[in-house]
Amino acid sequence: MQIIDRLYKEVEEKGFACVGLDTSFDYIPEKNKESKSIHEAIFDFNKEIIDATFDITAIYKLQIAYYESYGIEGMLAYRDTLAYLKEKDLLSIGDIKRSDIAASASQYAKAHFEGDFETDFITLNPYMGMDSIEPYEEYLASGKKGVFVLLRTSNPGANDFEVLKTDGEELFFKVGDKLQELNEKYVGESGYGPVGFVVGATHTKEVEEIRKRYKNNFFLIPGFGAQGADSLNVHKLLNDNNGGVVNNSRGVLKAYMNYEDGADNIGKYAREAVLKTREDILKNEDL
Ligand SMILES: O=c1ccn([C@@H]2O[C@H](COP(=O)(O)O)[C@@H](O)[C@H]2O)c(=O)[nH]1
Repeated sequence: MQIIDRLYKEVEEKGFACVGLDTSFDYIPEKNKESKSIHEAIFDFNKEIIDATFDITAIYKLQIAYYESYGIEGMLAYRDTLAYLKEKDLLSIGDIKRSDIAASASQYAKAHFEGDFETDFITLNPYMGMDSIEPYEEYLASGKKGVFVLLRTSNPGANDFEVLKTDGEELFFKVGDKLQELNEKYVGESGYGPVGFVVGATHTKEVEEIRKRYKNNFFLIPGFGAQGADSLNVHKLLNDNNGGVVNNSRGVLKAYMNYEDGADNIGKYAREAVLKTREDILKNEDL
């Protein structure tokens, strides 16, 4: 089974939640840091979140900057969290947003699809062109790995470049069309291929057009929760609730902070936040 078909199946069985393990050291309660290294404290926190949510989460996304910023200790926590997910037969996205000339991109592919930092999917930035994406193709062709390429990002600055018109259309559509060609070479049983798109749910205008145009591309949808995206946009991007995964990072990791007994129940409140994310999006079914 191709990795994208496996993700599709996870979504069908567990729902579309993607829990973002963007674990800042500041999010961890003081008492959970006492007499622990940074590596241990971050890993233990992640483990608690994973253990409390794995049956309702399709995939986990680790934003690598949160780990790199703590140097070797942070990267040990990154490595161990990925290993823990693998041990539990859970899927992972390394949110690394890489982009470089082909020679260097090949090394990124090796670094994140093999060895200590191996993940099932990684995120890529396409704006250096197709030769910066091609080195990943051998992994996509194997059926074992997938990528999510930035298409329409959730940040306000997304409007600086992504929507600039070229030949009468927004630049991001040009990018999407090129990547769609690559994706179509490897479409699996689910009807989706291994080249997914990152589509932020914060932009209302184009969601329907994007979903309609890129039928075989699975979406990684950030922006719901702390960035305030509209749940109806998310619902439209999801394509009958199984054409993508919805990321929530801070909304899940920091959920415990809203409760007096939170520090003793990090997992419990993270789980409630995942269920609430799902509920908020599914309520659009009736509209
Ligand atoms: O367009 C994009 C692409 C990636 N992200 C990443 O998703 C999460 C969002 O975190 P929240 O705390 O749920 O806001 C984070 O890792 C970003 O780096 C994005 O937000 N938008």
